[in-house]
Amino acid sequence: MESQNILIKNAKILNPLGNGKTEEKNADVLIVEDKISEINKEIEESNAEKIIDASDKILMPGLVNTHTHISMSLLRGIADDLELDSWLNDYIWPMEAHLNREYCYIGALLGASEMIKSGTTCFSDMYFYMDGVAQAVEEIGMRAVLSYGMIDFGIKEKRENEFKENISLIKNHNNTADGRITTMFGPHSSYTASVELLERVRKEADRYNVGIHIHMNETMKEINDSKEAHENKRPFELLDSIGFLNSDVVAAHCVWLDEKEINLIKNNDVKVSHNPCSNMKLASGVAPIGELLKENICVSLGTDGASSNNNLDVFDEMKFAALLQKVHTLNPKLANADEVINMASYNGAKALNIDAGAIEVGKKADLILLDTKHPNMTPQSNTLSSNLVYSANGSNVDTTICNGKILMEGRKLLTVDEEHILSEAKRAIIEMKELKEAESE
Ligand SMILES: O=c1[nH]cnc2c1ncn2[C@@H]1O[C@H](CO)[C@@H](O)[C@H]1O
Ligand SMILES: [Zn+2]
Repeated sequence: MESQNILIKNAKILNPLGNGKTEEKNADVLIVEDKISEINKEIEESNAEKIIDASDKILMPGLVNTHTHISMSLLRGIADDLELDSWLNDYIWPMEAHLNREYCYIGALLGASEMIKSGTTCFSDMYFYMDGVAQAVEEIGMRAVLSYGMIDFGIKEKRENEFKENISLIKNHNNTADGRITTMFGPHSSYTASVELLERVRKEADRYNVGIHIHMNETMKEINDSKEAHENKRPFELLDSIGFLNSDVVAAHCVWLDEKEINLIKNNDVKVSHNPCSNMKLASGVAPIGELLKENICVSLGTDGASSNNNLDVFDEMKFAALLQKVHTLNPKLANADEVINMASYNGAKALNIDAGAIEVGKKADLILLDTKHPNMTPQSNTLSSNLVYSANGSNVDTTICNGKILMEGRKLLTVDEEHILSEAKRAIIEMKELKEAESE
């Protein structure tokens, strides 16, 4: 893709400030190469090769999805209305046994198309055949943090294989695609990974200087099982006892936490990825977001996979995040629109250690424009945050820019052939279902 300077004229800007607040302003924004280079009232048009008139548009940072399994977009709708344990064991894992690199590549293109079309510019993934996922990210132009989902169930040979996979992902893809792709270790959870695996992950993450992406405290069953297996230790206590916790850990879910665990998260600066849709759909529970925010813990948002959501629209996730806390605590002020905008942008970027998530000079140009000329965006609310969290949805996104390149304009994907991706995805899931049928015969 050619790099061209882009000038966004007359935008209404919503900028998250990182303290749970946002600011609104009207200005022009100039993008030079991969960065925001100027924000001013009137920027000369001669500075840019490409001019976008944003008179009827809202400009905000591209959304950051800090926990997903992108290729699970192929498994959308294959198993609904189940709790986590049965969902995984009886439906998802048997189907995932038939994945291969090609399917994960197609699934990643499908998921990435959906994310770009709903205003997400960066995601953190934990899955399999990550080389295929990396190829999809390279081609489509998003930003991503990739990890391999390591599961050993205490089996030594399996453990060796998991390290081989995750380390080869790091060696082949960390800091590639013009810096759009970085990597992490992805130990699946403390119930599927042994203490030996988790201890070694900590050492290797330090050695390779990458972060760690893990599922934590998702269900009550997980807490009870952990206490039974590990001398009454809850999952965060177990990880603390082996020196695992640090500011580079992104912990997905964090639904069932006691006071001691919240302190461990705070004292170790662990980053939380809140996944309200998945937690509601799998009937896992309600994360104590109010308590976490009170402690100034960095809370970001994730969709989880499309098989427990069932879409990858972070606008939906923002609305659910706000509403769930209100109905659960009977406090309408909790998780207000400004806080939720910060979670989905500024905090997400911070959790993933990327230099984006805000509209500031010098930040990466990961930006989206929403069209206000839609019935659901009319009239304008008192604040832009209110419009974006309570009224908008992903299909109001008109333009998506990542690393200074336009990936979607006027709702058309520019880097890939969307129709081809949709037909390939349909073919892939039919083939997988046939493979599964054949196996059970
Ligand atoms: O909410 C979840 N909790 C636990 N595991 C999950 C969830 N969503 C997806 N996976 C599973 O995690 C593995 C990838 O590392 C996959 O097996 C995926 O199905
Ligand atoms: Zn997950």
